[in-house]
Amino acid sequence: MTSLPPLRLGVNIDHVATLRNARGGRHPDPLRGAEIAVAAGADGITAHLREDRRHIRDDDMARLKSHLTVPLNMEMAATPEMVEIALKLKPHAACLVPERREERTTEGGLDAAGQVDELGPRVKALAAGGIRVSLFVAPDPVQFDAAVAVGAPVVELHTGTWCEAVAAGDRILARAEFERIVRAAREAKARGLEVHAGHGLDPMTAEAIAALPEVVELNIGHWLVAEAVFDGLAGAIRRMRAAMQRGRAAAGR
Ligand SMILES: CC(=O)[C@@H](O)[C@H](O)COP(=O)(O)O
Ligand SMILES: NCC(=O)COP(=O)(O)O
Repeated sequence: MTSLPPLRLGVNIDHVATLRNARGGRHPDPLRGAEIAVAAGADGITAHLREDRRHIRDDDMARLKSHLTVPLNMEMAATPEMVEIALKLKPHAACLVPERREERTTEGGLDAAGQVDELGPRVKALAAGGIRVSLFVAPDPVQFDAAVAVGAPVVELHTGTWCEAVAAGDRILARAEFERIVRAAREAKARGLEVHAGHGLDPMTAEAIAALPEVVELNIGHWLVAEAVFDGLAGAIRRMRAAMQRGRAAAGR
């Protein structure tokens, strides 16, 4: 039995804020969601301060930073405005993600390879502020080379295409995309990068990706908040943690 590194769960609470904003009030409070998530086993909290503030807002980030007892991972566009906000907030980590106003959710990975010159100084500024920088990228080694070039120590593999193929029942595409992720995790680790994964994960896909020994953190939000409508957030997180543990155990055999 090989001992695998622990697999951390980062709970993304964006869509607690989506529900709150639906009526313009204060309920449900993303901070309360984060506290429940931590009590249920979340190793960290992820929150995406989008440029359009469609869900998480600046005040949410400030309250999370001042109250959380676990690391806060701020997802953000790689813009000067967001870098300035992050340097004032000082989250444990910042994950640089692509943003398009008209998108319903993140649609692809950050094209780090296409913007190394712009990204480099921004990654350096965040790191100088003591913030661990990750790049949310497609499972593509070209992006990992760019991560190394700009000095980002972590990549988060975008699992959305694979998860969408699984949900659509497209077995051929799902298999091809999962094999791409398997190869990518090895390639990223071989470059000395810490490997995370996220987007669209549910217990079944989380169990599968937990079996990849190179992956040390999963960031999961939408499924957890959606399931919380029926089963409560703590129950959803316990189910997710159990799935992750099953996947890790299978890999260790
Ligand atoms: C980067 C990523 O996959 C998500 O964490 C991101 O937050 C998705 O955007 P929404 O949360 O707005 O759907
Ligand atoms: N970076 C992925 C994340 O934080 C959550 O993505 P999702 O589970 O809401 O799709």
